[in-house]
Amino acid sequence: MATMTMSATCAQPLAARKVRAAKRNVVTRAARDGPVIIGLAADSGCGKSTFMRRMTSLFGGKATPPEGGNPDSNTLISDTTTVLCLDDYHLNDRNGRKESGLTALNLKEQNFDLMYDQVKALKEGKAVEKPIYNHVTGVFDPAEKIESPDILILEGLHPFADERVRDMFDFKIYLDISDDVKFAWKIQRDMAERGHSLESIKASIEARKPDFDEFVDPQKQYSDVIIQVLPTQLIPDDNEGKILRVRMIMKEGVENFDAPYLFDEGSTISWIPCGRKLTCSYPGIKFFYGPDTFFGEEVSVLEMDGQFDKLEELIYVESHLSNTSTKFYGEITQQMLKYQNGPGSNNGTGLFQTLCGLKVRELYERISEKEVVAAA
Ligand SMILES: Nc1ncnc2c1ncn2[C@@H]1O[C@H](COP(=O)(O)OP(=O)(O)OP(=O)(O)O)[C@@H](O)[C@H]1O
Ligand SMILES: O=C(CO)[C@H](O)[C@H](O)COP(=O)(O)O
Repeated sequence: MATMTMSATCAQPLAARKVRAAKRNVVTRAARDGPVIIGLAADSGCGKSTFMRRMTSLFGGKATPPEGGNPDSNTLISDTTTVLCLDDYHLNDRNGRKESGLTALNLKEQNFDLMYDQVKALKEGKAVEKPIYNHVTGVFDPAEKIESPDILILEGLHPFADERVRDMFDFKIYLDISDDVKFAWKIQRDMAERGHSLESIKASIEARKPDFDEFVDPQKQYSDVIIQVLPTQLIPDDNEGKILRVRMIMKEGVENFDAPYLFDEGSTISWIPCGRKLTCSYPGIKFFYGPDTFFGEEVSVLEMDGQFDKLEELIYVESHLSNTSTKFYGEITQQMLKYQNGPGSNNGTGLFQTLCGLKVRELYERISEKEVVAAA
């Protein structure tokens, strides 16, 4: 049976809600030249590539490595988007890091000066010769030429660690995978696809953790949206990591970003939609929406725990979401169906990554005053 609880007044006093409405930050000045710059921070193996595929597909065309270039390039280019992997700005190669005794997560191992110079040049519409860190060989390959695109996406370990680079972003996203889930995903990938042993995977996660906590995790505080992936709360003491609780934490007052909401903006909503319109097998699906604080700042949170049995029924949930920046009824469902074989398509990771992609598309349209034609 579908259930919903809603509390509007206790969640947000009217005055606060009025301030929120007045804060809708639509940029009205003339279209800006140069690319719109988006950042995605996450640990490696946490679904950045999957996220990027979902996002770039919303701009049409296929994102592929530079034509005729190095097959081991980490760059993905489509008609409007260029995705740069920040591993290309490592200071040392694999041997160099052995000598320094530092991991690639350590800020000392990232060449932030070069990263800043090149992002600044791209922002000014200039092309750059960017290094390529080759993950197959562990050394730097000859540089590749990157032209200034319409939309520049920087993904990697440290997009927001350096203040100079951080200030150049139009929108900052942090993909926050909890340790338990990271472990489950890594086991799935590295054991099945790369033949690593359980012990070696455990050891590599443990070895990375202190540096991850010190150098990568703090970037959450600078992000406009954080997608947090946690174990489900629907199954007591679940340790399989298959059913996920995913939270989209959205900062208030971000320029050109109106946070999506469920049913009623500013209210606190708990919704179990498993009724006639949504098929739910055990353990079901639960949504939550409401205000909160994150690193001392006002945020709103959209949450989904559980997974869809029939993805096409997502349309029912979609019709209760607002401020989604879709261009036609059912666009979220259509996007999710398009990538239904990709990881996370039946749960909140796919849903919120798709939602994030739509918000980025709208942000780009507002800043550039160009229109993106949606794939019908
Ligand atoms: N939403 C998801 N749900 C379940 N598993 C996922 C999800 N996203 C990613 N994974 C798992 O994590 C693995 C890594 O995903 P992906 O290649 O997108 O990550 P990445 O951050 O780009 O990795 P790397 O930095 O190592 O290139 C996938 O093979 C998949 O097993
Ligand atoms: O964290 C990483 C990527 O985000 C890698 O560990 C880092 O880039 C070093 O790569 P490799 O292990 O191939 O030398």
